[in-house]
Amino acid sequence: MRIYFYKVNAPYGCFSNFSPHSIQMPPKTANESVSKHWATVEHYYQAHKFCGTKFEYLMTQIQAAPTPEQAAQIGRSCQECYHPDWNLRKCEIMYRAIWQKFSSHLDIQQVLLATLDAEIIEDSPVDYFWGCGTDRTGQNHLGQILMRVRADLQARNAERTVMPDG
Ligand SMILES: Nc1c(N[C@@H]2O[C@H](COP(=O)(O)O)[C@@H](O)[C@H]2O)[nH]c(=O)[nH]c1=O
Repeated sequence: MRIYFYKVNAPYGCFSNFSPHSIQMPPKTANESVSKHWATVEHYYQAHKFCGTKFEYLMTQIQAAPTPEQAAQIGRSCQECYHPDWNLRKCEIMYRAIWQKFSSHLDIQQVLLATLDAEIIEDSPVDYFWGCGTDRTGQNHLGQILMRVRADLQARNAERTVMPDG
């Protein structure tokens, strides 16, 4: 079975990074003492394009953006400003945020787990990296990450239900 999603207000809209599910991300380094709140996964993802660059001020602007659309607009505004390793980093950053989203919001965790082993596909009409693109031949990295999070949640939940011996 295949599950296609894209827009927040359509079926499986909670799988979109634009869905209104905030995440609290733990500090990444010992120097960073506070965890940070992000209104959506999209805010976190877009901001991290500039992490470790002289354009980090854009991270603050993106974090404060009122909508994920505005966060994406700022994040897409200066491609030359992205961290030089952005393309190498972006899938792990996306995984971290999506793991946090589905492990902290139990209602949508149930929606994800209920898809069992279905293939999940971001039906983006334009994006051939994160989604499947208009002709559905794209790489679907977002769907792959959602399936990886689903497998990791299944494994974690199975571990929690194992009773200790004796
Ligand atoms: N869902 C969705 C989009 N797709 C999202 O855009 C992000 C990739 O952005 P970028 O790396 O800047 O090309 C990623 O989170 C992908 O899921 N884009 C939109 O403009 N509107 C939308 O409703």
